[in-house]
Amino acid sequence: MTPPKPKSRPDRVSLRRYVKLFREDILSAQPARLYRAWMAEFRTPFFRSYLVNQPELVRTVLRERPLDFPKSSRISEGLRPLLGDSVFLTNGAQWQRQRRIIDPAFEGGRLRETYPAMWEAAQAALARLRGQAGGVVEIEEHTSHAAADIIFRTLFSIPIEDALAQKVFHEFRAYQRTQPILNLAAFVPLPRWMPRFFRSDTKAAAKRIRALITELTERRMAEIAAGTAPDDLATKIMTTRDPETGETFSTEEMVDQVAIFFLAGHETSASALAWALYLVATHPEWQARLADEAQVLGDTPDFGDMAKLRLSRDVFREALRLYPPVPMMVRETTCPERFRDRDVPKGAQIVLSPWHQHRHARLWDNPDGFDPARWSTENGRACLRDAYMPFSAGPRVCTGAGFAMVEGPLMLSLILRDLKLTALPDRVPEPVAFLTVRARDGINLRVDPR
Ligand code: HEM
Repeated sequence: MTPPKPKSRPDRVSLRRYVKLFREDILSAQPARLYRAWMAEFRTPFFRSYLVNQPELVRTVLRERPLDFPKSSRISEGLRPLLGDSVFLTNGAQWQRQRRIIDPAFEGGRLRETYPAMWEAAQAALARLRGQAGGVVEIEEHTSHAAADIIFRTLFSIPIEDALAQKVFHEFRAYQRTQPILNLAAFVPLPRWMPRFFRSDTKAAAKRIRALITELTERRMAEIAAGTAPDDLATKIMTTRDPETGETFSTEEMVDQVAIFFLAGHETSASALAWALYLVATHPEWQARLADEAQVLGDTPDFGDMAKLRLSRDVFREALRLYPPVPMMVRETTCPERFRDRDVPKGAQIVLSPWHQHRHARLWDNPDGFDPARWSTENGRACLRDAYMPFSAGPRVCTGAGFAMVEGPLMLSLILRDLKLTALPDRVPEPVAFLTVRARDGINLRVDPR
């Protein structure tokens, strides 16, 4: 069974129709030729954008000259009310300083220390799912809950049942419901002076979330000062000094970072895990293999087990290929460029699309098929190196990539060890790009005890 793929639009459509399609869903607003093209130019009356699929060009933008291709201000604008000057939005020296302070918290050794908190959250998620066994379950709701719980426990040492954590979680959900329109507005090829579809409830939700996060951060600042703070990611980040200046983050700067950790760290992981669960539900042979492999997991957390969950990692990697939670990233040129013998003007938007690159017909064998065994083939290995970027690449690569590659395979294994998932033939999910790649009407699976 070929996993669901959104239908493409016809090659030529009017700008008016394009904007309408874009507002509905970024993925189906694109023509099918993007799955074969090395580069595509979109000319609009207001600006030009270039979707770049050729691995060498992607490498130039992300790895070789990232400072010449900063994050597009069109995207930042829409997210700033919530994320302020977070590392996700800043550029240049400010961004470099923020990464110097944040990166040590996500290094390999720290992941081992974070593992027991992930394990606890995974057990809680499993208990919630077990409670619904014997029926049909909307899986995305469960994976969102679980991923948020993991972030709260690893960052602030509180479970999602904590009253403040509950409030943040619910406000984020409200925010996300208003977000698709805002997010698409940032991509839509309209001039800057046109209204941005900002909804007043989006701004109000952002304000409420920031107030709650400020409370959490101030509380932690006080605990650090009193010497009573737990040794978690928040404490680590808030006490790390920039090796160049010796400064730590101010409370305001930390609030910006916490906002992006919640947003980037929970929506993305939730989306990836939900699609991974759907894929194994539709491929029972892989589900059985993962359930077998999961027998290595004991009753207590042992970070060493992660190295044994190879099949689970391959399946999760394949889910990230077929349904990259962040389907597209946008950069801006700061000087005129020449790409594939074409002049690209200063100020042009460069779209890097994990969605299209991961399914590129000229790069991948069986691009639309589900085949976790591909990672041990020659083509799979070459593509993993040159055409796979669910976490982006280069210096701006996702800070949480290692974290996500532990959390995802662990959750997948634990769930399949105890539960059996069955897809419903009449409820095939339709992928759409909201803030992340989600199923239009959720992912509904039958859950039974194994
Ligand atoms: C499956 C899970 C995840 C996926 C697919 C993912 C994907 C991405 C991608 C593609 C970017 C780059 C976006 C761009 O350049 O426009 C990014 C950036 C980022 N992610 Fe993740 N992410 C995941 C999980 C996490 C987690 C768990 C955290 C933190 C706990 C996190 C924190 C961040 C941060 C802080 C950035 C900004 C980095 C920068 O711009 O320097 N992500 N992520």
